[in-house]
Amino acid sequence: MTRQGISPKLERGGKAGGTELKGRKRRNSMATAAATDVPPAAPGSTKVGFLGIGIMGYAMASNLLKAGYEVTVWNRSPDKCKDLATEGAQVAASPAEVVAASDITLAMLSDPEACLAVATGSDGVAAAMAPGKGYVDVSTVDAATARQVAAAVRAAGGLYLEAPVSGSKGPAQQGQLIFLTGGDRQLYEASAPLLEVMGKASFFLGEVGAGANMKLVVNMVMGTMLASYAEGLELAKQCGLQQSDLVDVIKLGAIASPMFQLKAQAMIEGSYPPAFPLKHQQKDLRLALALGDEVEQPLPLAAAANELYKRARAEGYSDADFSAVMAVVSTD
Ligand SMILES: NC(=O)C1=CN([C@@H]2O[C@H](COP(=O)(O)OP(=O)(O)OC[C@H]3O[C@@H](n4cnc5c(N)ncnc54)[C@H](OP(=O)(O)O)[C@@H]3O)[C@@H](O)[C@H]2O)C=CC1
Ligand SMILES: O=CCCC(=O)O
Repeated sequence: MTRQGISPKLERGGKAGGTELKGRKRRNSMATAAATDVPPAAPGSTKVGFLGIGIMGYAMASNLLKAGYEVTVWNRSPDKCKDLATEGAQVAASPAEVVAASDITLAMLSDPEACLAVATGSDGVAAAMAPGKGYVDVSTVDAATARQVAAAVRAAGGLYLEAPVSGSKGPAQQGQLIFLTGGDRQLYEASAPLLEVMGKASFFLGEVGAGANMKLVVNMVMGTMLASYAEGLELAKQCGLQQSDLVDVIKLGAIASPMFQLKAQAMIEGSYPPAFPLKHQQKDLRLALALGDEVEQPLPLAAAANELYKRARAEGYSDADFSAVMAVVSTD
């Protein structure tokens, strides 16, 4: 995995570049390990847990199995674990059972409420957490939630890493995600081999909350730009232009974006099979707007985009792909 976008600021702030990470691993192997340290992940020795087998969790856990890791999974709706069981996963009855069976447990859950329930509920993560174990939460949540989960894990003696991802269903299937991490550096280093299986880049951004904030900023930009693209497609149509011509013009110019290319056909055809569910995009805009309030940053464009996604939810597009924002700007 390459580690991209290493600015001097990020390096100073603790960004783990490829060579820096290797050097650090060498230094760690010479130092005496602390009792709380999580051993570096390796297939054949590390037992991995995975909580939340939705669109993203399924693809990520499947890649860990393919890489030779022993993986124990749990999902609130147990049926979704069946395919992974066929691929070789063990299926547990609760998050606590997964953590008890695992050295490092990852979670890919829908929202702050789900993450708190799974981490702190009865039979939750904290109930089985112990020194020498780690919890890597890759869900998209706000910084306050990440800090609450971190506190519960650390109080039980475990290490915590937030690691929300940039990249959707396709990159998850292809092992091409980008991890935006913060928290316990030792766990970041120990889990680097797992992140390398699932992703193409990772950023260590500092304290818990930095990863959550980075992810919310990225998704705020993404949600706003797709809403703007939808308005452009609709305006083109209403003034008699071919929408496919607009797609081609944008593709060749300075505002070209892989996301526009990826979503154009669905938006023109009005069919939105879910890769990134619209309800999650709206959740991310809601959390980004709350972050804006917290730091007193006006976000008028994101606020307007959020209203479109809220309307799309109200009109029944929650579980459709977020490109279904097109449906509520369309005047037909
Ligand atoms: N899809 C994407 O492109 C991307 C998504 N993300 C983020 O990843 C996370 C997961 O996304 P995705 O896989 O698409 O979503 P899904 O809706 O497919 O999966 C959500 C998962 O959360 C579980 N869940 C929801 N509520 C609870 C609860 N109260 N207790 C326990 N488990 C719960 C669901 O369980 P059940 O099956 O029982 O409902 C399911 O396993 C979200 O935070 C999303 O914002 C990040 C990057 C890309
Ligand atoms: O949170 C979802 C991100 C989707 C993407 O980065 O393509």
